[in-house]
Amino acid sequence: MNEKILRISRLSIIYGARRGFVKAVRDVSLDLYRGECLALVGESGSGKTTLALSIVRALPTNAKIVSGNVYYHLDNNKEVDITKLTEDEMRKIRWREIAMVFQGSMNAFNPVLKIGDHFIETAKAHRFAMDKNEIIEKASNLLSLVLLDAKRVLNSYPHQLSGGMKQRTLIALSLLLNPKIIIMDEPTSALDVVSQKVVLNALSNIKKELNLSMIFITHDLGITAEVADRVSVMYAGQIVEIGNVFEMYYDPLHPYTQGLLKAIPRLRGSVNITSIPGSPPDLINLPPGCSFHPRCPFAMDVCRREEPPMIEVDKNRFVKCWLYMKK
Ligand SMILES: Nc1ncnc2c1ncn2[C@@H]1O[C@H](COP(=O)(O)OP(=O)(O)OP(=O)(O)O)[C@@H](O)[C@H]1O
Repeated sequence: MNEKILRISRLSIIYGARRGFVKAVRDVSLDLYRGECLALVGESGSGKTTLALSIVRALPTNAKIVSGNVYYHLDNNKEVDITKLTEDEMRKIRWREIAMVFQGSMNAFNPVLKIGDHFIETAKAHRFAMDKNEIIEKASNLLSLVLLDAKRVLNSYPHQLSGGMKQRTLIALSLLLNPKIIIMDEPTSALDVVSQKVVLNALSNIKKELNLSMIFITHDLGITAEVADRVSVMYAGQIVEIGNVFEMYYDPLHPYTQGLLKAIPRLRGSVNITSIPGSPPDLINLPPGCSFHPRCPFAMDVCRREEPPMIEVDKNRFVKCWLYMKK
């Protein structure tokens, strides 16, 4: 799992707003390897969706990439910088190379079209060279892969499916054009616990069968343990910690990650659910130093003054926190 398929390098994105510029993504560098599932975790407003939208170049019109690059590694060993592609060139990447299941898109199904027609329309819209029968056969395979009764679902209207079934159908639909990367923004957040579990099982299945690379966005660190290989934690537009899922779970380094873990409700044992006191900073007027210092139980003088660098504490283990700076 050493070949990089996506390389985000020092990316910064702002939104123009009435009060000023919202610094939604700040100097983010992040790699995605072939075949891995990377979870992007953080509270609401930490910049996860903005970062993901920049990868498929679907940012709102008031957003601006102020610096940095997003390199995508094509199969022919060439790298393209997504931030520099024309809209025509980008059309060949979106869906075919990188697909995204947007937050809340469960409600975007056309209510008068059966699910089978959604697959056919999607293939047509992207001029996918397959006839109707081939599309339906492919759709059936994908729907089975996400643990759905393909025949029944293809003949159903969207309103006949539960939330969890719709979410899995969307995931299957996003795979229709054989993308190499699939980005899922909060795919389980609107679902009950049982449906969440089935969606996670479906994702594990896809990962096993298709050897895709995945970016899984969630605010719930607990969920990542089920599917992710690596976890990157975002806070106030920055990545503050990256590591493999077990390290993050059993030995979180950043005080923010430690707080996120404490906020996970446990089924057994203590019912004392502690969350992180305070709230994330205003991304228009950021505090000096480390953005987390106003909420950090370990804040030192240096944290209030200077922003910490990203420190490599071990191989592939990074944390942006002064506590880990070797003297
Ligand atoms: N179109 C927009 N115009 C102005 N500000 C925006 C816009 N979209 C997002 N923002 C702001 O950018 C910041 C990052 O938002 P983003 O949606 O990327 O975070 P997130 O971590 O994905 O949160 P959530 O889980 O709630 O979607 C937030 O402060 C948000 O208010």
